[in-house]
Amino acid sequence: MLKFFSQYSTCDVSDALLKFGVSNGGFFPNLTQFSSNGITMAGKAYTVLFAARNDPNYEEIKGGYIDNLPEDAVLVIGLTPELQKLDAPYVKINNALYGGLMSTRANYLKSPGTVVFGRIRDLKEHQDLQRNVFAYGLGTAAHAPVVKLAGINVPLKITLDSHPEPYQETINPGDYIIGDENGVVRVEGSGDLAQKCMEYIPKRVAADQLVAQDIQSGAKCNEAQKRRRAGL
Ligand SMILES: O=C([O-])CC(=O)C(=O)O
Ligand code: NI
Repeated sequence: MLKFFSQYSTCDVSDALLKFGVSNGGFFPNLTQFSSNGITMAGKAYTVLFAARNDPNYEEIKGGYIDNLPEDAVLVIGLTPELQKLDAPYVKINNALYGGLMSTRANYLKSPGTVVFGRIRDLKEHQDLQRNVFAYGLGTAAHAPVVKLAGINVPLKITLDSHPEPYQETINPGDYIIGDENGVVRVEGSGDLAQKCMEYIPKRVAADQLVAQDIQSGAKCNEAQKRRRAGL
């Protein structure tokens, strides 16, 4: 499944999710691809939650999270909802949640990439490692004075603005996380969505390649799309 997704783009995945009723195409807005290995990132979410250091709802987890990162896992780091914002920069924590040493270890463990709903630092180190890293923004200060490790492999709630009203997405451990130059997309790990995507995407991509050929031969866009996507 992961090999399959890594052969396609996040747009191909969103096309499939739209077809199956996920109206935002699984897309997580506002993330920037700060570093890449040039290949579509695909893995199962291994989630990490940070909470405000003084948040009484969480005990600090000691010993870190990085050494247990599984080989097929995309590391997904988030903050508790109270530390998130609807508008840029999307978080109230200006310290960086993730840095170059974490990427060095994650690459060594063969994890395909990292998504941080917050700030990262050591930009050049991620780029030199050619690690796939997506984040809301950059920073310079380490996280420890302001946030504590509060959860590993727990659901992450991500607050997002949208018309007509804001909403919350929950990323569950084991969800499929796919990322490329367009951004980051999630396919739920429970249920049969991933399987349905696997069946639909190759057909849809083949059809769109024919649409492109038709257009290059002078066909009208709408008509070519209609003809080639018929039945899809
Ligand atoms: O020290 C930290 O908190 C994170 C960091 O810079 C690294 O992983 O390189
Ligand atoms: Ni560092």
